Amino acid sequence: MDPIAIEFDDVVAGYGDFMILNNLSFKAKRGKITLLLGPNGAGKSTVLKTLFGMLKVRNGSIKLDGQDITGASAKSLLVEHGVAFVPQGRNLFGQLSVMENLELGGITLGMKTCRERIPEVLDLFPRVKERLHSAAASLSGGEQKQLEVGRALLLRPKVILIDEPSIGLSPMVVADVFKLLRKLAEQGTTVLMVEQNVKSALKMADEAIALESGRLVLHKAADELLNDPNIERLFLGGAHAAPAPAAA
Ligand SMILES: Nc1ncnc2c1ncn2[C@@H]1O[C@H](COP(=O)(O)OP(=O)(O)OP(=O)(O)O)[C@@H](O)[C@H]1O
Repeated sequence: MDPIAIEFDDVVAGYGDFMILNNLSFKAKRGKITLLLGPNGAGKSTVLKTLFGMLKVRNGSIKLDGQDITGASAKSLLVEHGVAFVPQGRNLFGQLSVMENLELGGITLGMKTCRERIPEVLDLFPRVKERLHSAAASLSGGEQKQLEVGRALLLRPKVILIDEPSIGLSPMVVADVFKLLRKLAEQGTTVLMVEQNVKSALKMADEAIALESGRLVLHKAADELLNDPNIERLFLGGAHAAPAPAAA
């Protein structure tokens, strides 16, 4: 079987008349964690939104497991193609309980299957499990992010698109979320992730893709990039910082 799960070929997409992805081409392997890097505004989140059918593809194509999914709706991607999207920020129904949020996440499965799967998801997140009947908004930031990931996992997705899961989380919770993504990848799930926490993310990812102005500028093995002496300059603020003043 071809190891490529996701393929962008010459993709152009954006908002209104303003194109953000400019003939972007890349491939992400099945069962691997691919990290999307690049400066603010490079188009990383836009890649996830375009793949998930939230933005119109103006040119080029997107394939999933070799099948053309260009123009497919978010609903069809979720239900028919097994793609789950965990966007940036908080995306729960805060006033509803943890259980109700899970039930809503699994609504397309039918209540019976959904209820059968909820315990297996909760086993991954013991802290969330203890708060099953509390309002989602009363959970800590980390627990809420775990619940969002859990809600996505109910559908047993083939592909998870995850946008900056570490925002607002303590290093320990970030480590837990990363460990979980690693475990999912080892079980065959393809993970495409945007993450600003570059060094920790590279330690757990398999491959790294970097964008600049919606174009691919680098595609490397994550460990190779982690050991690249230019990483500080490229991805940790140096490349876009103002140049040092010339010596007098
Ligand atoms: N809904 C929108 N309408 C118009 N422009 C948008 C919208 N969302 C994002 N943009 C613009 O598209 C560009 C790329 O945004 P995107 O969120 O993909 O970047 P990013 O690489 O994920 O950045 P960051 O690291 O800051 O999250 C930015 O210039 C942004 O202002």
